[in-house]
Amino acid sequence: MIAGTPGVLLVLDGWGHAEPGEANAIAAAATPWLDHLLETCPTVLADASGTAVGLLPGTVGNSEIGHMVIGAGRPVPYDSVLVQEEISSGRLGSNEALTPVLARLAATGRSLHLIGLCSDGMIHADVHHLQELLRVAARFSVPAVHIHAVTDGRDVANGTAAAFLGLVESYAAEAGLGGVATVVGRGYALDKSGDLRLTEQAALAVMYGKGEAVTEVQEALELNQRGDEWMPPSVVTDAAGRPVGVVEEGDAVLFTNFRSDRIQQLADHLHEHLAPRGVTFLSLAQYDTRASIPPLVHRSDAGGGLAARLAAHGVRSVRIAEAEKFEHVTYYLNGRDPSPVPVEEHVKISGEAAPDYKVRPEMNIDKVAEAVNAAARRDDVPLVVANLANIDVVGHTGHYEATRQATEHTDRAVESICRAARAAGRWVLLVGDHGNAEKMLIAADGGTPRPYGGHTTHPVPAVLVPADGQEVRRPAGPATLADIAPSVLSLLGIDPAPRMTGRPLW
Ligand SMILES: O=C(O)[C@H](O)COP(=O)(O)O
Ligand SMILES: [Mn+2]
Ligand SMILES: [Mn+2]
Repeated sequence: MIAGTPGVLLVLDGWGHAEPGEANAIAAAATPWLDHLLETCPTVLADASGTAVGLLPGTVGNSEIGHMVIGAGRPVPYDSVLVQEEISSGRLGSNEALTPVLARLAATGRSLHLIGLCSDGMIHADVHHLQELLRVAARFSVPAVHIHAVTDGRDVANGTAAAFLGLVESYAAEAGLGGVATVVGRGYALDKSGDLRLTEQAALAVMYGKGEAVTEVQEALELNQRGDEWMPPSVVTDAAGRPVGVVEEGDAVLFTNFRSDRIQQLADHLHEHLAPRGVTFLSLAQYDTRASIPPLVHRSDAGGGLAARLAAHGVRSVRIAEAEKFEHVTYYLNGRDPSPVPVEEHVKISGEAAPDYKVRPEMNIDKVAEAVNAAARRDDVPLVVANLANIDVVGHTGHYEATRQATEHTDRAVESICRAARAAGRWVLLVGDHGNAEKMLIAADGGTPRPYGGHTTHPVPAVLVPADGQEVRRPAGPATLADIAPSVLSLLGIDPAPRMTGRPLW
């Protein structure tokens, strides 16, 4: 058993803090329980973005790094930072995974295909990385570079795809090499729900030039009826109507997302079909694909955190989340370590599929709360860890009203969990992993505000609801997500892990 008090760690995904205002769906929601907690419980605002969590300065937070840092108890250099360092240091031009492939393409007259999200959302990719890759390819005299552009509209405001595709074309012009071969929305190319019908549509455009034939990128944008995220697969064709850049034997494919979770489904699909045909594969950063794809940049070690400490002390934890965030409370919280841990139980909540989250803002939160409360009633589980996904997942729709409702469903679930935890003699620690729904509008270049479903650099609330009779001190700021694991361990009566740089807040 433990020397301290058992508890519940509850991540409210996308729960950022900002002053009330027209963009703040969280403040607009009726959340009597959360309001009561914020007023009466020891609360601090924690930094969940930029260098505080291992991201580039000024970069919005995201679920992966948020849960990795919550688990590690220290900032972890994120893949975007490692890629930027490879570029800023000049090492990209002599990268040992990239340069032999470029030299072979130049020697054999074959093409390079760059596939990735084209925006500066900095969650999955940075379009500026394309610029650097084109420059290096030009230096190696690669004969042709075909860009398979994935449009965003989710990490950045909808309606920005035209500008980003224009930027991509300017990079190619500047490098004197490259051109857009296909354009497809991330809803198809970056599906991670396992819906291979979506993946296949993006893959067919890249592999066989199947899609809306257009003579130039602008035409593809005009075809777009459903927003940047759902741009139908479009294929740029030459004067004879032939696709300008399908993947052929001997070519090389380089995926330019630095985050794995949404591009790996497409990467595995393309690898399965094209590797047997002698196509070489690379990825900008390390991916969790089934296929072994050499990365240009290896990921940093995020281990030695909460999971390792709990295992070392034989402390059982139950991890609970809906499918959308299940990897976050298991794999990412454990420092991207997939190995099974005997003292962990993982509960993935699945239920009615929400084809469109804005029409079902409650998702399956009731089932998540039921599972948390059942685990909280067990006396062999000192720690329950759960993620309530609604505020972020519905926030990504950019739909203000649905997000306000998602926040209200979250409030009711938190009340149910707090009541069950109190009855079980447990504390509850609530924390956001990054901001999202507190900013549902963005004024692009000072213009009129438009819907925004992306993340923010705002701080997140960290609230401790003590168990009955539990004495806790008021937290001393400033705080970051790195303080969460040391706080959880301290509440359980366990010393922080040696590599943790955060410190107990309560
Ligand atoms: O992949 C997504 O849904 C968003 O681009 C990032 O959201 P997440 O970091 O919360 O997963
Ligand atoms: Mn998140
Ligand atoms: Mn998100």
